[in-house]
Amino acid sequence: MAKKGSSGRWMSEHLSDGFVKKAQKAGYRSRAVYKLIEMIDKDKFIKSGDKVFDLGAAPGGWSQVAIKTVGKSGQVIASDILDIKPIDGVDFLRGDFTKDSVYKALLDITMSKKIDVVLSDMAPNMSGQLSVDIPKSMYLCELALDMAIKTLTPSGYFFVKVFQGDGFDEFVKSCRSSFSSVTIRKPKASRARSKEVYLLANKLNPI
Ligand SMILES: C[S@@+](CC[C@H](N)C(=O)[O-])C[C@H]1O[C@@H](n2cnc3c(N)ncnc32)[C@H](O)[C@@H]1O
Repeated sequence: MAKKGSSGRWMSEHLSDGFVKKAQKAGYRSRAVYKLIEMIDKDKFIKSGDKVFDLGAAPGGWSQVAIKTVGKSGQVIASDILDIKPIDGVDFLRGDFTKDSVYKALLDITMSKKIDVVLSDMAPNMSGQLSVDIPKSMYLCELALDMAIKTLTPSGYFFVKVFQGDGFDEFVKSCRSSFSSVTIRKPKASRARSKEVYLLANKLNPI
C-alpha cells in the first residue's frame, strides 16, 4: 500500500475527528465552532444584542455561532479574503484584511458605532515552515488588535487566534498594555499538536 503523504494523513484524521462529525450533524460549517462555543460558555463574552466583528470568517462557522448568540437585536459583520455562502443576518465583506481599503470599509460598515466583540480566527495559508508562517500570522494578529483598539467599547472583548513562536510574548505584552484583562486559552477542539492558542482580552485601558 502506498504511504500516506501529509495531506492524506490530514484528510483521514479530519474524517475520523469527533468535532468534524459533530459539526456536520449540527449543520455548522467548521469544526472550529466548538472552540468558540466552549470559550463563550466559559467566559460569556458574546451576549444577546451584541455587535460583533468576525475577521477571517470563511467558511462561516464562527459567524453562525455569533449570529445565533446575538440574536435579532445584535449584528455580526464578517470578513474574509475568501467568499462565504450567505448566512441569514450576517453582513459580509470580502477582501484582504491587510489592505487599507478593506480595513477602512469595515470601519465604514460600523457607521462609527462601537463594537462589543472583535473575533479573529485569521490564519494565513500554512506552508509548514514556522519561520514563514508565524510572522505572517503575527502580522494578522497585530492588525486585528489595532482594529479592536479602534472599534471596541470600553468594556468590549477581543478574542484572537495566536500561534506560539517568535513574537508571541511581544504580542501578549501589547495586548496587556491595551487591555486590563488578558487570558490565554487552549480550547478542547484545538488540536494538541497545533501551536495555536486563543487570547481573550477585555476592558480597554484608557489612553
Ligand atoms: C481557520 S479559518 C477561519 C474559520 C472560521 N472561524 C470558521 O469557523 O469558519 C482562517 C481564515 O482566515 C482567512 N484569512 C487569512 N488571511 C487573511 C487576510 N489577509 N484577510 C482576510 N482573511 C484572511 C482565511 O481565508 C481563512 O478563511
